[in-house]
Amino acid sequence: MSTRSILIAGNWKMNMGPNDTADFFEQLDAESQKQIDGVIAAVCPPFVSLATAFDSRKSASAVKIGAQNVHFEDNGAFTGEISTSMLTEVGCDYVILGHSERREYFGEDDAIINKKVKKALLAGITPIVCVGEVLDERKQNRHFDVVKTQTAGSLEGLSASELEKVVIAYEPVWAIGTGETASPEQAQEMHAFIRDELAKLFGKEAADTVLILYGGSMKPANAGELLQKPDVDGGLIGGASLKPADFAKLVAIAAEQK
Ligand SMILES: O=C(CO)COP(=O)(O)O
Repeated sequence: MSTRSILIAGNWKMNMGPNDTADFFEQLDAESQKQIDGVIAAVCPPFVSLATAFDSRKSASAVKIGAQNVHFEDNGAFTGEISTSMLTEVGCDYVILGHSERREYFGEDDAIINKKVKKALLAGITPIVCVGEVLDERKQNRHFDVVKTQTAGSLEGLSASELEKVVIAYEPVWAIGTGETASPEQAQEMHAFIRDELAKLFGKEAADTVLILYGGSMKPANAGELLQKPDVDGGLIGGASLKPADFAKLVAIAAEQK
């Protein structure tokens, strides 16, 4: 068993306004919000719900809060964007970067994601950097090449000590929101590959500390077998993270692994 923590992070995507966010924390039992050794729980609401998330956490809640995106400039004429200093001002611990939905619908490429990663690190926010192939790329057996390019491109220019502050999420696009999950073996194979690539780029010591999450239709019914794999250090969870009971179950399943 590795000494790495397990991170259970909810990506709420464009769901959960302030009222739903307050209800989520109201319904999430205090037990699930307690600090569990070796397990980190986090949710990433939309920007407008971040303040409510901080206000609605139970006192002494260990649930961390993150954002789903950030801009790479400090401030200025970038209509509709949010800066890292704004995220630190509200208290964000994490920011999801390079999600496949941002790559596909908002034209984000590895160079843009790389700038955002560097900016988040400067601000002391942990970036959760997403990589993953689409179905055609897997069918053509190009999934390792695609993930290798995304990983190297998103993390270019980082030092080994900066890498240690990064979380990677492997999210095969064909498994996102489809109900089809990568098998534990497919996830482990890709996670081990990513860790090997990180070792080549940044050294084994740094690579061994990096949390590599799996994302794509993860839910209480399949989380246990995925989290048992040695290089699967947690999950980035969409749909199942919207329900307090399922989120609580995922955290409890993570706790069983420790
Ligand atoms: O995209 C995801 C998390 O970032 C996964 O979403 P689902 O868990 O809904 O498949």
